[in-house]
Amino acid sequence: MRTVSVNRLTAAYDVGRPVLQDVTVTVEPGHMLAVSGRSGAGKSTLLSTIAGLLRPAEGTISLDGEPLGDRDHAVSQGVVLVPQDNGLATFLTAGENVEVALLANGRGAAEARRLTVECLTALGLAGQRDQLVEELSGGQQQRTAIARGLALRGDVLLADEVTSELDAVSRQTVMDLLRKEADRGAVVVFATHDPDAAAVCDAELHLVDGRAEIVRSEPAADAQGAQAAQAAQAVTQPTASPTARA
Ligand SMILES: Nc1ncnc2c1ncn2[C@@H]1O[C@H](COP(=O)(O)OP(=O)(O)OP(=O)(O)O)[C@@H](O)[C@H]1O
Repeated sequence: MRTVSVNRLTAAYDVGRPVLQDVTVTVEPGHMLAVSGRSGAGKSTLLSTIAGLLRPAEGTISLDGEPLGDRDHAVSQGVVLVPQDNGLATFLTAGENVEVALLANGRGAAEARRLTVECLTALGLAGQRDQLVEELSGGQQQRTAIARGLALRGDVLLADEVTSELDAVSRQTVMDLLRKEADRGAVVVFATHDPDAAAVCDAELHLVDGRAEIVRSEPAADAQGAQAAQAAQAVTQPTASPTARA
């Protein structure tokens, strides 16, 4: 499992109009980083850039010090994205969406089937496996996308607003599953508007108009976290370029 480092990242869709500016953050294996901020602050852009969908205008993104390239490279390095719009093929069933992703990822047919059942069941979707995605509710579609992301067992899971359409019980289930991913050793980066969901992550990067302004590091009660918070403060104050070591 590997460390994700975002170093002085500036990202833009149009030349000269940056959407993210000078963002620095490090997330270590086994840790969850919440990316918070108002609508339009740049949360999805940060996740998309880590995923390799958008190339940095300035700065770098690396895994254990090795620069990440385009999306194909990021996929080959185990960077999994659950996009905000879920990215499911609506003309396939829930099960097929998960299974096809696993087969494309190089899993054998039997293992792909086993993981599909396991992950859909974990999300409470065992009964929806053979249902077309276009026939699922918004929350069921969102959970199918999460099941697909979890099934891929990546080193890095980028989860973009994946609880926005869920009721409280399903939201808790998803947060527990994201924590299990981290416990497995993955880096989890979770974009959210929900302060309660952000609070259960190990650290929080808060974006305001594309700049990382507030950083919460490990809980202060945790000695290691307190040290990390101090270190983050030491780095952020002189440069105004926040660094969270999650
Ligand atoms: N494909 C795109 N082309 C041009 N501009 C874009 C594109 N996607 C996003 N933007 C712009 O980048 C800025 C940040 O958008 P982004 O989607 O990253 O915000 P967000 O924090 O994820 O918002 P939300 O919480 O509403 O999903 C916004 O001003 C948005 O209009």
